[in-house]
Amino acid sequence: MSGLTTTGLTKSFGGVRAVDDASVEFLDGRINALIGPNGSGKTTFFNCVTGMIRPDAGTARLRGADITGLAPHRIARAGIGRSFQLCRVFPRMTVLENLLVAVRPRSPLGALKRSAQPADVAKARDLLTRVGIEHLEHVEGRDLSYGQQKLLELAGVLMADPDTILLDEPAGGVNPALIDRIGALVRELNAEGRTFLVVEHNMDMVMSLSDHVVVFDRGRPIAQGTPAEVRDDPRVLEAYLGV
Ligand SMILES: Nc1ncnc2c1ncn2[C@@H]1O[C@H](COP(=O)(O)OP(=O)(O)OP(=O)(O)O)[C@@H](O)[C@H]1O
Repeated sequence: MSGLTTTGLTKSFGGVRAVDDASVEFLDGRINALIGPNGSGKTTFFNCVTGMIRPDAGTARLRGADITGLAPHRIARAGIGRSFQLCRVFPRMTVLENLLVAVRPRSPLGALKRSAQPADVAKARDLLTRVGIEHLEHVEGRDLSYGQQKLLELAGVLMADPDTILLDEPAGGVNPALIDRIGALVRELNAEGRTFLVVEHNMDMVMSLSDHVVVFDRGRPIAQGTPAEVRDDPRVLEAYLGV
């Protein structure tokens, strides 16, 4: 079954067509990957389907429901959560506060501390345990390693209980042991029924983790299929190697 689909999605910046008439299908309940050379439009595509930027043309649908051009919080309410290429962790908030702010993004910190719901605090602690950083609950964001920030960001995404999770370069800048841990978490969460869409340059991770791969080149999907199908596709080699 298709989960997130786009038809003719297009977004230009000045003369650059960052996403160019992209019609793609990501499978519901599966781990999908979106790959492509630098500058091929992957992040812009993400930004279009999560409402961070409005596409110039085309539509995005989540299990058939049109989500094109909705504000980010409405897309989040429809069930899509996302992480960012460069982590979004508040440096002067503790790990726990970072998670509480994820559920009430508009509350000032003072109000947040006074009004934190016990259920939210319990959920935040469960998620910290789940991603393996429960011992860092009181540590400020700025004192975390980059890998720990990535785990915190993933816990933050999970606070909203999204059924579809978009991860932008989860392995980027992360050590190999942690890459394995993030991969295992993605698998576990997927086994519980969550759909993933992962933008990633680490091909080992993409090939071992994903069920379905979409390849972008210059803003357009040039191949879609299983990891093996995509790996053997001459258009993909050409895009990456310029041969
Ligand atoms: N806000 C912007 N203003 C102008 N040009 C932009 C903007 N965002 C992206 N671009 C351009 O759009 C194209 C696609 O960029 P995008 O970041 O979406 O690619 P990407 O595949 O995510 O790249 P990478 O793998 O390097 O993260 C590039 O040519 C980029 O320079």
